[in-house]
Amino acid sequence: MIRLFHHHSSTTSRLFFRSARYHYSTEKPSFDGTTPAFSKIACIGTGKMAHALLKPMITTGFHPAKDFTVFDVSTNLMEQVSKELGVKTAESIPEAIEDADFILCAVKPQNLNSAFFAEFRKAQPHPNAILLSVIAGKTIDVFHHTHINKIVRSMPNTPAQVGEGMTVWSCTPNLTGSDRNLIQTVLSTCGHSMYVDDESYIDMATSISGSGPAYIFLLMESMIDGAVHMGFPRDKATTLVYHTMLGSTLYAMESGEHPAILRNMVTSPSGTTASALYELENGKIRTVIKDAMWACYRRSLEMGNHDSNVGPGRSQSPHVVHAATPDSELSNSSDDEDVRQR
Ligand SMILES: NC(=O)C1=CN([C@@H]2O[C@H](COP(=O)(O)OP(=O)(O)OC[C@H]3O[C@@H](n4cnc5c(N)ncnc54)[C@H](OP(=O)(O)O)[C@@H]3O)[C@@H](O)[C@H]2O)C=CC1
Ligand SMILES: O=C(O)[C@@H]1CCC=N1
Repeated sequence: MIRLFHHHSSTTSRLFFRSARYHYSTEKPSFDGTTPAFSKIACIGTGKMAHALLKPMITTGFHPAKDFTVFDVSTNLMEQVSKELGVKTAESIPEAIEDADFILCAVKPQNLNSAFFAEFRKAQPHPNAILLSVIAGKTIDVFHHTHINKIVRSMPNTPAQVGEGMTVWSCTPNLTGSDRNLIQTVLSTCGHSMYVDDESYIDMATSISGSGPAYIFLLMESMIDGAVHMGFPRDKATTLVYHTMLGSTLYAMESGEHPAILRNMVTSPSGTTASALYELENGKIRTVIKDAMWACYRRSLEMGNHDSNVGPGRSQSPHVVHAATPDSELSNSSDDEDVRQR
């Protein structure tokens, strides 16, 4: 018989997770709703990533749902999101972006074609509008096809859904210090953010934090399946795997130790862990992971080429992409990490 003891209810461990998070990053700002940052927020595309960003922006009180207008060619999805979040819907891109001072662009890379930009240019957004793209691979210069001058390119990830996202972002030099603070505030509603002054880091970040959740979910799945194979009930196996991942991450962050040191502390001479690690190394796990990340990075660079949206290509080496070089007004604006040099 299997006996499992849970000292923490899921709520307790969640609270623990939250408080630990604050230790490592900026606290989530509180919003009193009296000084709305924008007059109208438009979101083009209401898929997985748009939902992951919009939901925390609303639920944290950053902006009331009534200030958002969304548009998606997939009307059923748009209606569903509108119903869930209480946001307005538009019948076209121009209707959504008319007078908007913050525009989220969350369509797929292949949707950014000339027809899309033609639609975009039909309406007049607010003269000071900022456009925030989450689109993988698409460089800032692509958005010069719009008539918006202030462009933010970002790479968020889906844990934003639960306020634990990690977003890496860069922008055109014309964003003022207060514009940048505002962007950081927006991103803080859905987790952590990292500003990079060289846009090419965003393609790299795609292979780490952007696509990374998929690697972690695959590892979770593999461990759960391994446990089930041995005879563990699936729900119990899932609990063990989730808490092993969560606990290991918090421990690594809190201890500040290099992961290799922590791994050695688990690995007893001639013990069980050493046997498992031998098999992982034998399967070239490090190389496989690095190869996967390079493939992701290369694909992001390829997607920046305007006619490479059809499928993964086979280019072997990364090339230099357009680099934004915004001014340094952000330097004293937040506690978030700021990658400026390498
Ligand atoms: N999912 C993720 O983990 C992450 C995604 N991203 C980026 O976010 C973007 C969106 O990804 P994701 O949310 O996963 O994709 P989804 O397919 O879930 O959402 C995109 C939505 O945009 C709709 N759409 C297509 N063309 C238009 C148009 N012209 N106007 C309005 N809406 C349109 C799509 O409709 P239809 O399906 O009918 O075409 C779809 O509903 C991508 O560019 C991706 O690179 C970035 C980081 C992480
Ligand atoms: O797979 C993709 O292309 C997107 C970008 C990062 C995560 N998902």
